[in-house]
Order: sequence, then structure tokens, then C-alpha cells
Amino acid sequence: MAGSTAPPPRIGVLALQGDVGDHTAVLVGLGAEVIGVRRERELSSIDGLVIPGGESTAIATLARAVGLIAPLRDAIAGGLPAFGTCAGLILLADRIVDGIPGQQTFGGLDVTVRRNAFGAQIDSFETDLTVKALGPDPVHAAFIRAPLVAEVGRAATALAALPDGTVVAVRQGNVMGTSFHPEVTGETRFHRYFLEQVTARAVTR
Ligand SMILES: NC(=O)CC[C@H](N)C(=O)O
Repeated sequence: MAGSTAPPPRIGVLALQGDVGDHTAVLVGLGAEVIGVRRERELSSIDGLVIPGGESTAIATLARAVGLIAPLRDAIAGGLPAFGTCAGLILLADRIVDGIPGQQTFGGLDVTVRRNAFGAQIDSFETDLTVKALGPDPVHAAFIRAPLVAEVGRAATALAALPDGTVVAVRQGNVMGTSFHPEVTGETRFHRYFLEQVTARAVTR
């Protein structure tokens, strides 16, 4: 903001496993201050949280090992803006199918997500998507052993779908998730959109 003296938003990237560096690079490029989150105490100093892509089962197992599941769940339920890509979307979903037995999520999105819904790693693909919330230019999206949103609950809103209607991006208030990885294709508008939500919340607090 021109003439603004507000400090940059401080964004935590959950740094247990996954493409932490890709998200960090995009966020830093957009002017955010970024810290890696590995401990509960780090949650109290951040204005927003990004959950990277990677392997949701591994991230959940590590989060449990460091005692982060309940603190993350509480922080997100308490209004901490959160943005997850791929495995991050899975971890933000209230419900998952094709998880491993007992797989936990942090929740925040009233959706059911199906893991590995497009097949194996080798079936990964890239495509252009229309995302109205981000303007007219298509988003180039990379789907890497990606989940899909099988059901959008009443509290959540679809942001993007594949041509066959499969929902691949959702938002619910301050929580947003994408099946794909904008952070690996040079796409910055999702992160920008997220930072706008973070800043708007900081201003109204
Ligand atoms: N690229 C990704 O984040 C893949 C997600 C992974 N298949 C999972 O279930 O967690």
C-alpha cells in the first residue's frame, strides 16, 4: 500500500515436510515475512499459515509427533488465515476419503477431499483453469498426485473446477485450498489473494 507504514504480514509455512521452499519464495517475492513453523510457540507470532504440498500422511504424522495437531486445529478454527496446496488442501479438509486408517486433518474447510484421485505420480498433469476470483487470465495449474474435492459442504465455496466440473479449489472465509500447486508454475495470484485476506483481517482486528 502506497504510503502505508504497516509492517509486512508475517506468514508461517508449515515446515515439517513438502515444498516449503517453493511457497517461501513466492511469499517473500510478494513482500511477506516468512517463518517456518515446526513448534506450537511459532503459531502465536504469525498472521497467516501456508500448508505446503508434499505427503499429507507424513505431514500429519510429524505434526502429531511435535504436538501440533490440536494447536493448528484451534488456530485455524479461531480465524487464523490458512492456505493449503495439494497435501495442504487435504490437511485443511474436514473430511477425507482414501486416507490411511486414522489419518487426521486440521480441518477448516467444510469439504470432503479424495486423496490421489487422479491416479499415481506418473498421471500428474498440468492444465489451464479459470478462477473468477483471480481475474480473467487463466491459472496454469500443476496437479501432482493430486486430491479432488468430492463434496463441497454448505459453508465452503468452489473457486475453480476442471472442465468436467470436478472442484479443485475452495475457500471458506479465511481458509483456502487448491488441489494443484500454484507455487511451482510461477503463478502468484493465489498467494497474493491469500495475503489480501491476511491483511484485511489484520486491519479489522
Ligand atoms: N503433491 C501433493 O501434495 C500430493 C499429495 C499426496 N498425494 C497426499 O496425499 O498427501
